[in-house]
Amino acid sequence: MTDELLSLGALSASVEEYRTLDAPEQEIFGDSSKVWERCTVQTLFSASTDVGAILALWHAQSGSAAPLKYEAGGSSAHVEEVPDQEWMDSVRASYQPACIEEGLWIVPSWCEPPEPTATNIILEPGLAFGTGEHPTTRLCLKALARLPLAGKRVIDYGTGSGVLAIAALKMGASEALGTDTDALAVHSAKFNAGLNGVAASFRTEQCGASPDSPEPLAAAGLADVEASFDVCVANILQGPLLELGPRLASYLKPNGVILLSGILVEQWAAVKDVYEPFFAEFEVASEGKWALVTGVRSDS
Ligand SMILES: C[S@@+](CC[C@H](N)C(=O)[O-])C[C@H]1O[C@@H](n2cnc3c(N)ncnc32)[C@H](O)[C@@H]1O
Repeated sequence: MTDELLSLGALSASVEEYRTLDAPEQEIFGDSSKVWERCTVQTLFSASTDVGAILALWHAQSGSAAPLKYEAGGSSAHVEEVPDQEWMDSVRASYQPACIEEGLWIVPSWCEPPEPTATNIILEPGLAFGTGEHPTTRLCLKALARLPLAGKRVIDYGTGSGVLAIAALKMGASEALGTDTDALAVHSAKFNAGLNGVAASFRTEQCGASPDSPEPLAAAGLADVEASFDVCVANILQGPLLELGPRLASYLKPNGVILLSGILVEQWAAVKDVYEPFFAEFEVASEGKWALVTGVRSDS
């Protein structure tokens, strides 16, 4: 969706969870195939843009690929003119440094790290999922912090902002590959890697145009992906995790560690069926209803 908006000339596009006071969280997170049952898309165009024409084009493009549902009230879009400075300020005010656990922080790029000697992951938030606000990101970061990462190769499947790969590199990993179906996420991950001084050891790759059928990384010309990673982290929801099990397993060395998240605790049983032929020693952690599963590659 953000790709479509950017191709229409948007200066920025972000997708956020839609919240209302009368919609409890559990109703919003009902469908395992989507991050959110409903979402708000916020996009910025230059003031000279013909917004009516853009909306018509976007509706036409989106109609076939990803049908959009609008609110019962019937209004499909709210358009507002915003001064540059006010928009920047309001985005910035909504992100603050976040302590994930002792010694591990996510810090927006315009803030001073509250604990300069900690592992500080500097992010330009808002471009892609992975600001540290979601429980699944925090679960993955805490799990990474418990692994012996020094000198390890890490693959971050569904990298979003790159937050997990960047954290792994700052915690000692020697090399990381971040992949995502979303071009904006890949751009954002690269940008954030630069902010953290880890760009030289962080490769990014867009893995297929369709989120439903991303091609294997080898098909994207990456020759060194099979059985070559020590750690694979994939925070990408139940649907893709069910589809990707054998492929994610193939990227890991024997005894490599997999971290799976993006699933609800109650969804683990179904996901386990797909991963059990390849992994053992499963451990499940949770925050609220979200789960993080750690497993160890059990065959070669
Ligand atoms: C929940 S976000 C996780 C972002 C970040 N890794 C984090 O933990 O905060 C999931 C990301 O996976 C990407 N994604 C979804 N399905 C995918 C698939 N089948 N293959 C690769 N990436 C996918 C999405 O575009 C999104 O950026």
